[in-house]
Amino acid sequence: MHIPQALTIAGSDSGGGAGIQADLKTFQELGVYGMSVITAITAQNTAGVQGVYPIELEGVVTQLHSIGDDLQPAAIKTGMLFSADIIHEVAIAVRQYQWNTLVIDPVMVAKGGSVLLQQQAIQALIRELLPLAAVITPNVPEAELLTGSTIHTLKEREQAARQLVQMGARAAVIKGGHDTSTPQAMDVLFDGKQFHYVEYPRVDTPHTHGTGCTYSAAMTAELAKGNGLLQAVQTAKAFVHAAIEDGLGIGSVHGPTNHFAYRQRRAVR
Ligand SMILES: Nc1ncnc2c1ncn2[C@@H]1O[C@H](COP(=O)(O)OP(=O)(O)O)[C@@H](O)[C@H]1O
Ligand SMILES: Cc1ncc(COP(=O)(O)OP(=O)(O)O)c(N)n1
Repeated sequence: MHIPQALTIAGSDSGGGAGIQADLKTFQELGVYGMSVITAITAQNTAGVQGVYPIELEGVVTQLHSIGDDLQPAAIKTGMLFSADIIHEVAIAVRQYQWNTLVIDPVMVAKGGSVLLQQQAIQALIRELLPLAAVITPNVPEAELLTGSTIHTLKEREQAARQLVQMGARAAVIKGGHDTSTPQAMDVLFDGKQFHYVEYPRVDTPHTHGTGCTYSAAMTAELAKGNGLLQAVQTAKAFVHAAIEDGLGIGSVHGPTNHFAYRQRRAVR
């Protein structure tokens, strides 16, 4: 039996809603064997981030080699990378092990405002990692920082997606979670040739901690199974929408999404 395998290179969220924890739960829910390289430990809960503790560079490099020398993830995602040094080492490993199906979630700032990527690392992300991406999945503020443009309209989101492809990514998804002016949470995918629009109704809830991680992890899992990009984005969107809609009500502030929801809904059909 062939077991699809995926790797996440990201930070740990002690609260379990985002980061490595969200990624591994999502992989498992979608029937994919998950592996991890941890870049940083965060002390975090539904109220915010209480501390950020990057892993020593040697520890990150050794984890990358432990995976690359033995295991064969069919798709890889990056989340919180924290520093230019870590980005540099991840880019080396991606090239060395030919991790060609690379999903970059350019995590920069947590919803509460805590910095998860140092300011000076943004250029390293653009220069070293973005050109290796099968797809990059910024939210609007992240897309603005990556492209240097302000984004208000749909046209500007399309332009930003196109620009990210011109900068070297093979495809880009600009997420619409932050645009509360519309009743639809619409994401724009530019696959290098054409635009696709993937949307579900916006859910009125404060419990959206980890949505970006969960979405990009679901995309990675679907790509690891051999699905095409559009199908992977569509399934990821359905997964994250179910996870938001069937929120767990855990914690006192911005709770995690429900990683069981997509599977449970399919089981009762
Ligand atoms: N309140 C919401 N209702 C429905 N979908 C949402 C909501 N918030 C975010 N999403 C969706 O969740 C996914 C992750 O987006 P987003 O929350 O913008 O990412 P990030 O966590 O990186 O800021 C996207 O598909 C987005 O459209
Ligand atoms: C360890 C860690 N990684 C990433 C994030 C950001 O997750 P995201 O999905 O963007 O959700 P919010 O932080 O915006 O709720 C994180 N918080 N922690």
